[in-house]
Amino acid sequence: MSQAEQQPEPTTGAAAADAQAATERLGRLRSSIDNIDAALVHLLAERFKCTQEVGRLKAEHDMPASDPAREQRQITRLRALAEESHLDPAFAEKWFNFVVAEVIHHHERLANQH
Ligand SMILES: O=C(O)C(=O)C[C@]1(C(=O)O)C=C[C@@H](O)C=C1
Repeated sequence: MSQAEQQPEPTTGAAAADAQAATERLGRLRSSIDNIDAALVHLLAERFKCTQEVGRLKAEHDMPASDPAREQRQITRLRALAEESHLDPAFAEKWFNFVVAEVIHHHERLANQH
């Protein structure tokens, strides 16, 4: 009988329990991530409902699709909020610009249909 067979690895039980605890923790964290992702989708859907209405208003009144001054004010505000919340402000700005680019697309489409 080899040395390994005579003396089972003493940490085997502890390592298995550790792996099990890690798997359970991962499951709990993923369940929270699922809820947060669902909330983000709902929030984005509500935001786009508002911006669709803004787009119709702008098209009806021949207002420009974009408003760079408003965007700049919002970026300044969101960067400060991100810093307070320990979120990377550059990431917050990137996210905002990504969403606004899509909104401007929608506005332009509505203006062309008008
Ligand atoms: O507030 C507006 O005027 C919008 O059209 C909305 C919005 C935004 O999605 O936040 C989009 C485009 C503008 O450039 C500025 C802001």
